Amino acid sequence: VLEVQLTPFNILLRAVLDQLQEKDQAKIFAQPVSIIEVPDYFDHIKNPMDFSTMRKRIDAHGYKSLEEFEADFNQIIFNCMKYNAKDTFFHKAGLRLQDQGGAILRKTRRDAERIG
Ligand SMILES: CCOC(=O)c1ccc2c(c1)NC(=O)[C@@H](C)N2
Repeated sequence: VLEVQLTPFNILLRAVLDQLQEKDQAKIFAQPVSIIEVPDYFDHIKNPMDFSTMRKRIDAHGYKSLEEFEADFNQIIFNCMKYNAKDTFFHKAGLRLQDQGGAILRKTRRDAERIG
């Protein structure tokens, strides 16, 4: 059922989210971190975030601006860098996502500025 109203802004956010998720080949940012897999995760991380949660918020028209969308993306990165030690696969993946995702968001802001 096409419950989700397709506004231009939502279409833009979904397209940007798809681009960001392409940079997460290992899909370690795709779903909430599992408390079963990582029992102490929520002792350290008070504002969990992941791409599936962002997608749900897009569909619920929960983002009023690109800045709000970027804040959730930055939360994913912050959590990853905080919880995982520097020499881990996860921490390194977080750095790469920050770098590659940052470029995507900078281009998105430029395009949004130009289109108005
Ligand atoms: C199957 C085991 O999965 C995990 O332990 C695990 C799976 C995904 C994770 C994660 C841990 N830790 C994180 O900080 C974020 C980036 N993602």
